Amino acid sequence: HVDGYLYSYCKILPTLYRMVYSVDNEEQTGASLEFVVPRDLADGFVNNKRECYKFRFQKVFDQATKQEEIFEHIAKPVADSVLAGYNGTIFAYGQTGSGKTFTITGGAQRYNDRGIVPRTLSYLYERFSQDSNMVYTTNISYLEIYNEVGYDLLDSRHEASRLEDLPKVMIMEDPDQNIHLRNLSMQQSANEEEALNLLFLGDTNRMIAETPMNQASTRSHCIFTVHLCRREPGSATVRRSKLHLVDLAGSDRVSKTGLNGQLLTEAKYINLSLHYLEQVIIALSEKNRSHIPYRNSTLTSVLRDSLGGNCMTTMIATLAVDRRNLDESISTCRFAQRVALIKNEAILNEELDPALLIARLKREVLSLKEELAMVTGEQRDDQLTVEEIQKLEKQVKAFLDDTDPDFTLSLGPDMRKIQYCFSLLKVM
Ligand SMILES: Nc1ncnc2c1ncn2[C@@H]1O[C@H](COP(=O)(O)OP(=O)(O)OP(=O)(O)O)[C@@H](O)[C@H]1O
Repeated sequence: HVDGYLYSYCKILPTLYRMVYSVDNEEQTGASLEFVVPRDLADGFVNNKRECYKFRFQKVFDQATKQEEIFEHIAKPVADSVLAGYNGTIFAYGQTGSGKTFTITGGAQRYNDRGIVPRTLSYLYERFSQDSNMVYTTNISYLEIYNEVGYDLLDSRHEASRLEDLPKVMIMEDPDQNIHLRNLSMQQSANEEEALNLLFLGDTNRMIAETPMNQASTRSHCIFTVHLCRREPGSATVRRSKLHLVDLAGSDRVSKTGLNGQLLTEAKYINLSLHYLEQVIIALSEKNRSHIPYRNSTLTSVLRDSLGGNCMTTMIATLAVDRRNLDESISTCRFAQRVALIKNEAILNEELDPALLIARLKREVLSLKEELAMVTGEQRDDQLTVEEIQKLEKQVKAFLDDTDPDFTLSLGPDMRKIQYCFSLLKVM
């Protein structure tokens, strides 16, 4: 991300089927994944009579890759930059069943199968405890987008039995074109256990709300977000960063088998919002394009910063590379290549918090007052007392009445008294 470009990685689903690819992770410019299309499939399948398709990635994670490795390579560097105050996004893109949820959330069967979200949470809290010079606060939100409507997955008020039972999230845009998500709850989590409980609550809502009719897991996008706030005790500057961990809907196209001479890139997405996501990605990867159509869908509105904005963004292309899925795998790789052409500009999100600044100044005033009381030997309020005012009025009158030019008005080192006498003189 040093050069600002989005990173794209590739992860291949374990399978027992015969495979049609080769991986080279040793190339100087990163890694490559090559598909060799069998002759019997080439005709009318991937159409333009090519037999070899080669794609470049930062790294290709082959079938035997452990979840631990994925975390170390992909998520840890993003988590580190989020800790430093930059925004980060990791999104998984691939056809249905290619391992997106497994990669982002993990498998439920074994502890070692836990995915990027729980591992990242655990890593973040470990780092907080090692850094006692800073105060960290974390809030978590979990959004599901289905059919262009956002739902709050962290709703614990009532048991959801359908997706429609969850609170609907509205997208609002302020005059500075910042996106605000109304109705999306932000839950503070003080430790790893609380954060994992929120993940569990969200995943439970995600599962319960799914029916064979809506097939939500395949057709919806889920965005787990960690909102991090970091500040030094006593300082008024805060760094606020966001980490989006995104499990996208299945990228499957309308036609799975034989496109009969039709160009593969023309195959339509089943999921319309992925079509809009692709349009945004195409627009961003073209030089000199000024209008980027973020507003076309809820997904692209929510991820606007992650795509060509203030964010370090990483894509994981998940592939199920058996013969049957060759066309889907190739289109996933094509999408990843486009994503890798996008440049982001991540900036350090540091700001002065007015509330913290006021609190700090109040403390300063208090300690100065104490210091003054020690030096002058008297306690002072902001206002003069009635007795003090009466005494000053007498003093001023005596000063004016006295004809001796050497007579002085002696008030001591007290600005309040000096100011008050001046105002009396002005009135007179
Ligand atoms: N690396 C892996 N090792 C073992 N099993 C895996 C691996 N990756 C995925 N699986 C299994 O493959 C199946 C499909 O994976 P997963 O549900 O993650 O796919 P998906 O891309 O999220 O699908 P959908 O689009 O339908 O949500 C699951 O049963 C999952 O447990």
